[in-house]
Amino acid sequence: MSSIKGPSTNQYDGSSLRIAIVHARWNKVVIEALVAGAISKLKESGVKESNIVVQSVPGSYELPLACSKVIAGSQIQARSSATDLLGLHQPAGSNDPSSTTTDLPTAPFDAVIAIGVLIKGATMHFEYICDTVSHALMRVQLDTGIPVIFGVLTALTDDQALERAGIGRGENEGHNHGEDWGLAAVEMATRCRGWSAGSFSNYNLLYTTSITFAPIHACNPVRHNTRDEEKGATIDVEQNHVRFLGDLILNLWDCGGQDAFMDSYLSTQRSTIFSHAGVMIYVFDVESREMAKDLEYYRDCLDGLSQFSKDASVFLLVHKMDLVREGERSAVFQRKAAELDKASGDFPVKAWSSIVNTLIPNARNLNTHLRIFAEACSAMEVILFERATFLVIATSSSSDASDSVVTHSLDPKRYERTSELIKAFKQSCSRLREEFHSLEMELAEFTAVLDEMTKNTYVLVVVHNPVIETAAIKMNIRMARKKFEELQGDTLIS
Ligand SMILES: Nc1c(NC[C@H](O)[C@H](O)[C@H](O)CO)[nH]c(=O)[nH]c1=O
Ligand SMILES: CC(=O)[C@@H](O)COP(=O)(O)O
Repeated sequence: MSSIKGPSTNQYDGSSLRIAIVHARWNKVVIEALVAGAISKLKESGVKESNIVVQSVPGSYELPLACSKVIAGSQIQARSSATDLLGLHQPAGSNDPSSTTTDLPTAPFDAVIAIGVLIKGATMHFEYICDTVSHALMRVQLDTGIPVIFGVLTALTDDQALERAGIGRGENEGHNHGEDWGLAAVEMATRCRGWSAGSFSNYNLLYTTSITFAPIHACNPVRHNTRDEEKGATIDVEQNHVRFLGDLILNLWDCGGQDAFMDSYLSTQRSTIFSHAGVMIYVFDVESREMAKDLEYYRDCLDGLSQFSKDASVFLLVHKMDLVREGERSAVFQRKAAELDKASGDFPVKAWSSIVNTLIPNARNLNTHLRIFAEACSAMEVILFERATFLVIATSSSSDASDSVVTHSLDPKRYERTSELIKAFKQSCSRLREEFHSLEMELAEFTAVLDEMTKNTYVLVVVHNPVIETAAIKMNIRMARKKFEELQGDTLIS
């Protein structure tokens, strides 16, 4: 009689995941089959070979500590080489540690599969290890918040173990449980990302990041491979991603500007691109001479969203505005905005400035608390930056209660400029192989301190009062950290 046992599997896209396998070396033949089974399913789910890291330990008893260290190590590694948006311009595979590639060479692990084979012997050894290891592995995943897949066989006989690795000696070869663990890892990694970002959508099929953006560069021709073209390949898409606030993933697809690429991309890749999208940022070139075609692609993308992600927000970015003569910019922009508004139909198109609020549900709350913090520090202004990208996520002068009298006289473009300056400085540090931690500036007009606020943010405090010491500002930041970790905890950090 066939068995009803076993998981029902959903399909998830593992292409943006980094996964570790930690295995024991006891009972080698069985271990090897299980590890191979897990790897095969990880790859089938789209996890790239370079994002599968395999480590071994002597026996199963060593698994929990090894998993815990591997998780922590990858998080430290990721933090010290945090990539930024500027890194997107680095060629994929560049050795520059600041480059962002889809291979996630230093991303933290999204899941760990612990594989061991315990076979009952003559003593109580087996019982103790089974019990301890299963409890400890559970503790590692609960303590770290990273899924640890329980790939430890606890078999009473050799045959039981062999059958569970799909290499049974009798009539029944059995089923390789390593395959199930590979799939479980991809599913749990994906779902945990989503849950951490407050996304509880019903993932029955496919695609998977917590928040997926799809900026389609309709009018941005990118290089394409002539040989592939000759062979009739129709897709030339550069995919990249950026981590934002730890758990949010910004997926970037830079599509070929040529119609053939675009057409094929919007048909064959449709469900992959538009499923589970939280936000679509569509980039229009203000200089484009083919507005009719651009709008056609844009409408096609809106259709894709209606089909696969009805609740997604759409943001439009009109770029290359700096190429328009200064006196004409406002009129050109208004014209473009009206055109795009018309093309957007029922989709509510939001202003760029509200992207942050869409991504970070408690951004408003952060603004309010930054305001309180600014008052406590007697600061002219306090700005909260996302750690990896240095994008501004909250400021003390952007709460609902209109800008304060003092700050509204400041340059409205200061956030953008500050962000660019810090990114440039951080890049210089990385070129010099120096880690960037904090920054202090003491000038005649003001003192500015940039320091870590939470594990995903940096804060900049600008004080005009010369009596206030830099050390006092730093102490205030230290004291505020716990509160800001709490404020972000609900939505930003797993
Ligand atoms: N008996 C099995 C072991 N025993 C070794 C322990 O796991 C451990 O390595 C040792 O006690 C040193 O700390 N390991 C297995 O993986 N499977 C067994 O059946
Ligand atoms: C160190 C061991 O693994 C050993 O003492 C276990 O013995 P058994 O598997 O016969 O209980």
